[in-house]
Amino acid sequence: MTDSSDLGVERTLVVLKPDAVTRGLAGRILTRFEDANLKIVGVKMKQMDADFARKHYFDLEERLGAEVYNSTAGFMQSNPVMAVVLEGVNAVTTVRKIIGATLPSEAAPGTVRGDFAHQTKASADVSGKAVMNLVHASGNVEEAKYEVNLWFGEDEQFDYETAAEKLAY
Ligand SMILES: Nc1ncnc2c1ncn2[C@@H]1O[C@H](COP(=O)(O)OP(=O)(O)OP(=O)(O)O)[C@@H](O)[C@H]1O
Repeated sequence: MTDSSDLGVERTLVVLKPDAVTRGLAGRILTRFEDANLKIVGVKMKQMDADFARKHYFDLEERLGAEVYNSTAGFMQSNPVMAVVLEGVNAVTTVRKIIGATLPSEAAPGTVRGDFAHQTKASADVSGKAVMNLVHASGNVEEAKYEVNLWFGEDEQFDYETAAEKLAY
């Protein structure tokens, strides 16, 4: 019998950031993942606090400095976020391709950030220098394991067969 890990099935974390939630883009962004055959196996809304932001972005200050850390962590706490666990073949890489480059100015058309992450003066006033790029997604498989476990308990992740999987296997 084939184990799902043999097929390259992975789980990855996506967080729809405060700009995505407040702009009412959650549905349109999630549709992009569903259209790519990624299965939603966990979902929740959360108001992040400073402790949780530190756990989530545990290496950001070291990588990009205190200014980027503080603006990003502050922005992430400015409104609720929606966290989603997605499952699929090569899910980690696929999701990163779908969301596009970190900086909206560099994100290609057709990606979530390239299509929707336009900066506005009003949004900049709220969050200082935070890059309002709509989505966070795990950067690699190891990070995905850490982040999925940080955000979701075992009992908050679900195993089920999609209609497409029923037809395929
Ligand atoms: N040059 C920058 N200036 C300001 N903020 C930045 C910059 N680079 C990254 N950030 C902020 O830090 C976050 C994490 O940066 P990282 O390098 O991990 O990019 P990412 O993996 O594409 O983003 P995320 O972790 O949110 O998915 C970015 O989403 C952004 O909010």
